[in-house]
Amino acid sequence: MIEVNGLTKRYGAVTAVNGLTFTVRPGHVTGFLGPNGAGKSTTLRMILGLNRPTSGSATIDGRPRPAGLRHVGALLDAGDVHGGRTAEAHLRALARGNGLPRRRVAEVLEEVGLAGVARRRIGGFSLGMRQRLGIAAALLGDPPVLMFDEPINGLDPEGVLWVRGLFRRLAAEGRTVLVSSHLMSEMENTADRLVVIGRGELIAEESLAGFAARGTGASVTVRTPDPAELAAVLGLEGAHVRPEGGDVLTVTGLSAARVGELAHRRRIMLYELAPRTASLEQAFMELTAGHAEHRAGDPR
Ligand SMILES: Nc1ncnc2c1ncn2[C@@H]1O[C@H](COP(=O)(O)OP(=O)(O)OP(=O)(O)O)[C@@H](O)[C@H]1O
Repeated sequence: MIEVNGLTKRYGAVTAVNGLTFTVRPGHVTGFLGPNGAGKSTTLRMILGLNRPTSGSATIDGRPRPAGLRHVGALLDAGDVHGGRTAEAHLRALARGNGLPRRRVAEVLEEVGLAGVARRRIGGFSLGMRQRLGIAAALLGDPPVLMFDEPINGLDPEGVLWVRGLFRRLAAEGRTVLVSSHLMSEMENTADRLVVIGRGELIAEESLAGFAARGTGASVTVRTPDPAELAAVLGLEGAHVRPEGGDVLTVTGLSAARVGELAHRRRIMLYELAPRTASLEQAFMELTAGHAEHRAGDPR
């Protein structure tokens, strides 16, 4: 379990993290969400004992810092590895330095799908491969607590599916899994609990379902070869229709069933009809709206 209590970090005039309090429980994938610059990486570094808080505290299973790779595994910055080494040599050095059995190296390389490139230099790895290697390093000590900073960046669609399955399995095994992202869409099918921050402050700490319920708009996504005609028909029924470009419309104010019924009646073909009952993205945008003015490069 990760417990963060009144955690604050200032860099001169910049307050990166401001009085954060939240708990990350075992047995769940907890998404750590916030717009760019919200303070996610700074918080993760403080939890890991790599940055010293200005005030407040963070503990993992009651300890002020991780007790080695057998206790906590983390992926922070996938680019932060020696490019001249092979994947295998990198993991072997980590295993040696942490008193872990050498066989774990082959096991984790297999687990993350890098067994075939174990003897290749990391310098030639794609970002997705580096992410997989960083995940392998986090898994090396078979730890009960795992933290991943933006692990989905750079993964291809197959990699995204794989990593989601991996996180869910790790949580199902009773581990504590904290995954940061600045994109709600990445968390939607990955996390079951959320900690949302903006400008260093806590915005929400709750289940995914609870968070979704805060958003205002249920909507229906529909694809049709006749978007203009369908939009006109739905508009007459009082729906709000937003063209998304191409053959896609987002409809609010009507149920998916009603959209399907009206299309059928007018003999308009549908390629896709998808109710978005819980608009997580919208809840996220609404809740972080006041906290997202800061963009990289802006003065604060
Ligand atoms: N070493 C540092 N010195 C000065 N300011 C810093 C330092 N590290 C972070 N900051 C500032 O603290 C704020 C939070 O940064 P942080 O990297 O934690 O955000 P983040 O949520 O991880 O963002 P991103 O999604 O862009 O990685 C930013 O305004 C950043 O510029």
